[in-house]
Amino acid sequence: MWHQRLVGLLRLCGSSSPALLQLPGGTRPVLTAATRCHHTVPESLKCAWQLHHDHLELRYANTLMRLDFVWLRDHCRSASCYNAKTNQRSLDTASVDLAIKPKAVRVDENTLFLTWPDGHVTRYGLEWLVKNSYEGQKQQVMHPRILWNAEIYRQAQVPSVDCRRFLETDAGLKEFLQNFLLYGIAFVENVAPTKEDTEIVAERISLIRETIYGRMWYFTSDFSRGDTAYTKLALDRHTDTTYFQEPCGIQVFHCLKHEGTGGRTLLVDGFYAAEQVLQCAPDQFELLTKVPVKHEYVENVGDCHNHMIGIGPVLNVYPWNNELYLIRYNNYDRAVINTVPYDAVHRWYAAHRTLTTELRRPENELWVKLKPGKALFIDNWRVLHGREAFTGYRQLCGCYLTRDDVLNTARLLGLQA
Ligand SMILES: C[N+](C)(C)CCCC[C@H](N)C(=O)O
Ligand SMILES: O=C(O)CCC(=O)C(=O)O
Ligand SMILES: [Fe+2]
Repeated sequence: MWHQRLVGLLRLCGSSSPALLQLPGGTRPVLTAATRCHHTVPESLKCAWQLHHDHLELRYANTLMRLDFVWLRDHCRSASCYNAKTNQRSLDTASVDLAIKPKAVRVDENTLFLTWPDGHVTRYGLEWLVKNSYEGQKQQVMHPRILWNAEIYRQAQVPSVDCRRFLETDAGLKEFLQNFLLYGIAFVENVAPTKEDTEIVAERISLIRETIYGRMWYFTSDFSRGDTAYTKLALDRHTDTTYFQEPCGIQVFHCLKHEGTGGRTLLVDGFYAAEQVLQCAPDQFELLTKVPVKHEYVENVGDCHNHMIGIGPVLNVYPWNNELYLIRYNNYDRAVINTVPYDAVHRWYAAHRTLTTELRRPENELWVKLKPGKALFIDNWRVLHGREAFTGYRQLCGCYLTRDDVLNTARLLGLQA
């Protein structure tokens, strides 16, 4: 039996026929007299619900939600179940009977009331349910993004933020972070060309992620470390620290000096390329999300001895909505593949080739020459970087940042992250 409730009634009916409520799974809508009378109320403001033997079905704001009874008990926001000061659950979920069922259900203007067998009452704001239910959540992406190739990025004319505005105003910081979240890259201009000033800029948005390369690193082509980055050679597009179980979230580059030729930085939006694969070869996209591959960093140069291993698929997607959130792509650091049998290996190579072809399309390449004063922030989970071979003395400084803390800063400024 469906129950309906019209919410937020301001006007009574005029004319014309009643708006029918579309119900799922062949359920027939039950139109009450009240419904008919209030048909001018927007569809989105109506609430209808139906109690099933193991869940509550609720329609509100164009969202049909199926809410499990244990879920409904578990998320109770009453004072005894939830501490609103700390935003933490106090209810012991394990004490909830898995066969629990509400003994009474009621809905008013904007609230759902559930009375449980022990008399406890749980209230849910209907808006809260839309925002927090699986069905409500599924309709929106976790992170709004603009996927780009070189043309799209140039056309967008994304501004760099001035260092002082970035450091001294929330508006400057917010603008920077908004661009960073949308495009996966962002620039700060007029930074004093020192390691110390670069550190101050980096710390404005996050905590520095110290690694085997140090906290703030600083490098030239002196091969002080056993890695191609520390040479003058070209580096094809890649993401860094693929050999960490969780690759570093953000990479900061600031070129402090270059007396010579070449050395331009290459940037490629990995999510744009992956999207092309998803469109043209969905099976290959899926394979790249499923097959775990190992990346490894083995170093034995001078006093540096390291052996790092990270295992994970090239494309990482959220299992509940298939949204891509991390690309792990570094052909230099990819280790022996021994996690899949031979036929799957071959299909994986084909899928990897398709992705590589997309990543290498010249129209997807954004080339920039990093100059002293211009700090570049790269989302290392999304945008690949590389560099052109160079001559002469070139000094680059930078650091990695923890991703959670960048997103934390963004959320505190009111951005969706
Ligand atoms: C950035 N910094 C020069 C410190 C380290 C370079 C790390 C290079 C490594 N092959 C990787 O891609 O992770
Ligand atoms: O030298 C560069 O521009 C970048 C080298 C690189 O890929 C890195 O340091 O991660
Ligand atoms: Fe790199």
